[in-house]
Amino acid sequence: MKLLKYIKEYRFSAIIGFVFKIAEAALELMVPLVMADIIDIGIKTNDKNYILMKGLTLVGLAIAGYLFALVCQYYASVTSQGVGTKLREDMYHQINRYDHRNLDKLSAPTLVTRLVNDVVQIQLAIAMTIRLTSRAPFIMIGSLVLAFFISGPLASIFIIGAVILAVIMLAITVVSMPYFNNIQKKLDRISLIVRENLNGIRVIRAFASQNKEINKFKSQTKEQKDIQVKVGRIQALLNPFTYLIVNIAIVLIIYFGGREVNVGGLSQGEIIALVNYMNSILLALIVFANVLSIYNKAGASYTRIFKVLETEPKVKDLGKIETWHSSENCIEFRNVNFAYNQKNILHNLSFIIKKGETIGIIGGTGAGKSSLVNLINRFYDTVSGEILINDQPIKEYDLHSLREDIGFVPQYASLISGTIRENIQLGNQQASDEELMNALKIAQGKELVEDKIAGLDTIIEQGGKNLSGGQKQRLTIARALVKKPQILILDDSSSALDYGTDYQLRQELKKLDITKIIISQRTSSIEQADKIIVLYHGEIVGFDKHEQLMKDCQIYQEIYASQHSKDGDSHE
Ligand SMILES: Nc1ncnc2c1ncn2[C@@H]1O[C@H](COP(=O)(O)OP(=O)(O)OP(=O)(O)O)[C@@H](O)[C@H]1O
Repeated sequence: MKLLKYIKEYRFSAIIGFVFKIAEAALELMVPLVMADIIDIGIKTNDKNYILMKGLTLVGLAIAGYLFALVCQYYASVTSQGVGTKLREDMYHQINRYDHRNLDKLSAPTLVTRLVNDVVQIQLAIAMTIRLTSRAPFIMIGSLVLAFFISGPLASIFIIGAVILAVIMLAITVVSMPYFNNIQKKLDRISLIVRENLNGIRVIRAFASQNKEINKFKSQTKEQKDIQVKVGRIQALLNPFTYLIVNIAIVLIIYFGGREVNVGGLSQGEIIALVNYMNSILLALIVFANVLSIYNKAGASYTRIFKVLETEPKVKDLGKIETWHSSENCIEFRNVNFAYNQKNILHNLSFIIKKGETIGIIGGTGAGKSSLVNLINRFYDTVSGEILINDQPIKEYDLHSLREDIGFVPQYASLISGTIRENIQLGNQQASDEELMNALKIAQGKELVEDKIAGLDTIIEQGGKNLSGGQKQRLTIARALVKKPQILILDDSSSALDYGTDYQLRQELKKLDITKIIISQRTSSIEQADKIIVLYHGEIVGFDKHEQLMKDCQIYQEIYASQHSKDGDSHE
């Protein structure tokens, strides 16, 4: 079992917990014997001292049992929490290795549920195994053995009862198992809905669709509740069945035991001890039944957790090239094809971007612009063909150093909660204030800091919600620039800037002696580029300067015409 690797690290605490639990159970098994002595000797002979002494023994057993239980509880927590923490660390580490294809499959909501909820189920199962599962079989077997010592024929009633109970428990477990898997899946779905709703709460309000969303949420939670109720009903059968069978067994013990007492085969104390052992078996079985339902849930969680741990990124880090040696050809695409889920998106792309050039990429929505630049960072790998950077295949680059030298500004500006400084320093932890301000100046975001009393320490709320779309974009551009990358990729990342600011940004970027790729929906943003790639349904239909494209690329002409009025207003 894969979990053993994790438990091994905490084997000492697990063993200590286990041993103390068994010791506590052993003390518990002695209680009926002491009780039998009190009845058969103390009460029979009216020996008050004997009764007092045995009474004190019972108190001693209870105190020792309590202390043992405390030690067990402590080490059970150390083990379960430790294993849970290690599992979470490994999952988190693995998720950070995921490429975008993995993230498309295992999306954020399911990862969050697995990381939080599923790990809790495993922790619970481990703690219960140490605290309860070790005790239950020990108590059951111990009670059976001691019952045999008292009376072999009566003890056989125990065995028949235990076998019937075991069959019932097994049947209930098998029936309820599939439901637990379903419950976790429903939880994923609910968490996805909540996440989508909270992220888009403003849009939902703007379109007055709260009621529709509330109903969607209600229907999902109702489905989850219905499964919970179903499985709850099945599991609820367990306790009445257990009590019924154990009580029938007790009636039989008293009936046949009573006859034995009458003929002098057994004492009254021994009968009471037998009933007590039967009760101990009952309690142990109830605990066992509850633990079984925890195991059922943990089984489903186990599969989901190891799915996260065993999902391997397809983008492999060969890590051969760690330092960049710039060459004339900065980026080269050779017959590149790319697909999402077998659906071809980019078709046979071939082009060369020279060192220091500024390349614009334009095309309709869904043409494949973002997909193209995502290949340069190796967020995804090509299906066929090859991409080279500085004449070396990108697959040979160490992933970290490849991404270190590429400043990437994604289409959707995403910021973390913290200060402006922390956000920009994500690009370069060592960047000085002067470097941060310089990056902000180029990104047209200097006033974002200068206008604020706290300056670079101005707080950015979660997701940058206290900033406008344009302000967020400027910060993400500064974050990419502070890396001092050799290649800068802007994926439609000035779309929220007004034309004036966009123009100023381009003027500043022009001064940088690095290779730049600028995706934009606006021709005005890329007109000045050294070359422009025109993408149409994943194919390159033009790769030239603006002036040339205006002459011989029909798609480009159409895009240009759609953005410029007849009197030649170019918004600049
Ligand atoms: N993660 C993904 N999984 C599956 N399909 C995707 C994924 N990302 C994009 N696509 C699909 O690939 C195609 C190209 O998308 P891409 O985002 O590259 O286009 P784009 O030109 O950048 O569009 P836009 O200008 O709207 O940002 C689209 O049809 C899109 O639906």
